[in-house]
Amino acid sequence: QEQNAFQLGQNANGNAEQQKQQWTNPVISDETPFCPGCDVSIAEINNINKKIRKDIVSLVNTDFFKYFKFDPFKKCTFWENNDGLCFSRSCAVDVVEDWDKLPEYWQPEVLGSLDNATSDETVTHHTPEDDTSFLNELCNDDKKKQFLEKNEHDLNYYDINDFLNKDAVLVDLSKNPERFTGYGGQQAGQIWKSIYAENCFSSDETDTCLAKDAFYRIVSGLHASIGTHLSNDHLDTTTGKWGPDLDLFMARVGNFPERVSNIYFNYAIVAKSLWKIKPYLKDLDFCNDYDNDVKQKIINIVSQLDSKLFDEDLMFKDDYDASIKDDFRSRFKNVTKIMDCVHCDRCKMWGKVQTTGYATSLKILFELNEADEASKQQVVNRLSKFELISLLNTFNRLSTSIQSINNFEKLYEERVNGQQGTIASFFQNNNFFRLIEKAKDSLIDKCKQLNGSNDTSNNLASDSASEVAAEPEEEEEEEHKFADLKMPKRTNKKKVSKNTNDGSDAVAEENIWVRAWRNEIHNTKEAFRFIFRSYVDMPKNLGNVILVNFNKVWNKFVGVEDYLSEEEQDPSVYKLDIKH
Ligand SMILES: Cc1cc2nc3c(=O)[nH]c(=O)nc-3n(C[C@H](O)[C@H](O)[C@H](O)COP(=O)(O)OP(=O)(O)OC[C@H]3O[C@@H](n4cnc5c(N)ncnc54)[C@H](O)[C@@H]3O)c2cc1C
Repeated sequence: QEQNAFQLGQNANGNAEQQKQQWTNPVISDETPFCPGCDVSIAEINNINKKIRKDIVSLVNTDFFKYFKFDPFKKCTFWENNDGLCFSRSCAVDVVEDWDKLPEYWQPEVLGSLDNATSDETVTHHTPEDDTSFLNELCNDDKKKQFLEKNEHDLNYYDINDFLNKDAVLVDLSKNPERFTGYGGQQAGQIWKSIYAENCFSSDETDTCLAKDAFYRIVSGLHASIGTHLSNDHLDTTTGKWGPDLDLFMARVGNFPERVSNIYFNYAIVAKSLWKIKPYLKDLDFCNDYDNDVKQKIINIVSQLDSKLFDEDLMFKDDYDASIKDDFRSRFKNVTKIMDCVHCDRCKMWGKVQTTGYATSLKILFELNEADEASKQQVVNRLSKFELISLLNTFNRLSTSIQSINNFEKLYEERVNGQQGTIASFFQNNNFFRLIEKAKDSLIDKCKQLNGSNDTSNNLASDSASEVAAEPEEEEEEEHKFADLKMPKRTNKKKVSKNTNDGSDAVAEENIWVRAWRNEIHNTKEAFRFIFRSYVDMPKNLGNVILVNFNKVWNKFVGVEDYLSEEEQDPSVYKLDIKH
């Protein structure tokens, strides 16, 4: 299902205008953007992220940006009987096997609860009138009026009532990091299922496909980003320490390159929305005392961003598209509301922050009237504090995800290079890091062929593939395993033919044979390693098989239903029943 949804774009209607074709059916070449509508490579985004990292981290720790208000008690309106917290062990069995033996402070309900939520009566129970008072205590500016004024036509992609509720509590985001909580199982699955089910646009027109594809990518990118955080800040229940868990990351995210690329897609759209409001930021008031400091950080961040990150103009162009946009808006609003059904408080809080952040990005991208400067300024001035807080915190979440992915890449390489044991058998062949590696190898090989053996050692030996500056020389037909990956441009170097009497491509020929030989040796080694590993693992695997079968027999004997099914144990099986 996930694959189908991911490939939606590939099946675009052939009659669509060329630009939209590009959006949905990217040409496979080194110029291929990693996501539709983006004109940046993964390496470029990594680079941008390194530059803004310090400022974004420091920004979300300022008093203005670290507080958030949400209502943990808001009723779930999507299904009945949503009462109760995820105390059931079935919510956690997929991650930790025996929770009962763990100390109380490791239980999911404790890990998933909020620390330091300022839930005392005096501070948190606001009436709609003093809704923003807690931030007004920090800052003199009063956005309350603007916030409460509703447009005739509601342009919001989230429900503004979320922030007006009297039961809303004030939370310090910096004290409640998004991390592993043990929340999972059926309840979390049901939430994700309903979120993906919102992606049900009625028509199959190409324009609808664009919206559908973008919607899917945003949700999947959010899902993958959460998966990255919980793997990066994961509890090792044997040592009691928090830290990155490579195996978990690979099982949830890394084995699925499209999930990783969806995180980059989300980064591109949120970054583009920030870039878009750059000219109007100077008129935003944050707080008299530290207004300048906060503004300076924001300006440092947006000055590293670029308009080519994402081209929002490809979506929702004409009147027909306007109705799709309305549909898109109300469906996304539902996603923000589904967060009320999440049982784990901390997950719900970060879910609200991020869905509101995306909602704000979408409003900026799709609701500014390009032709009217004054109205653009007005929309930006009318952004509520919660929208700004969510927007910047969501950007920080994505920035953190990308940094974690870069760190996981190092851990992956260490593992593959045998410094920390053998590679886990469930690491898929076409996992994200493998594809990046292959793309780099293919770039190095191509450069070697282009530059000839003499140049190669000088130019490439000290350079990593991703750093090779390059200009496109000519369209090259090549089978890319990962079509969504855009590699850096190649330098405009002429092909150097070998200086032989016959002027043939003997060097290139030789390289091909040498490479083929090296590949064969490598594959043979891998095969032997695999066989050896199978023998080493055999006693353990046999033990497991015996245990599982014994378990089944025992369950039958004591009259418990046989609940273990091999199918369910496959972590890569996509179980959501998404209706397109
Ligand atoms: C709003 C929300 C916030 C959460 N926050 C946290 C948190 O902060 N900390 C925490 O520990 N847990 C959190 N969770 C739980 C977490 O997301 C998982 O649901 C849980 O860890 C169980 O994971 P799983 O592997 O069983 O599958 P799930 O992640 O529940 O996924 C269900 C199905 O979706 C498919 N899928 C998974 N990822 C993607 C993707 N990126 N794109 C497309 N399809 C995908 C999988 O094939 C899987 O079968 C949150 C859940 C929700 C709904």
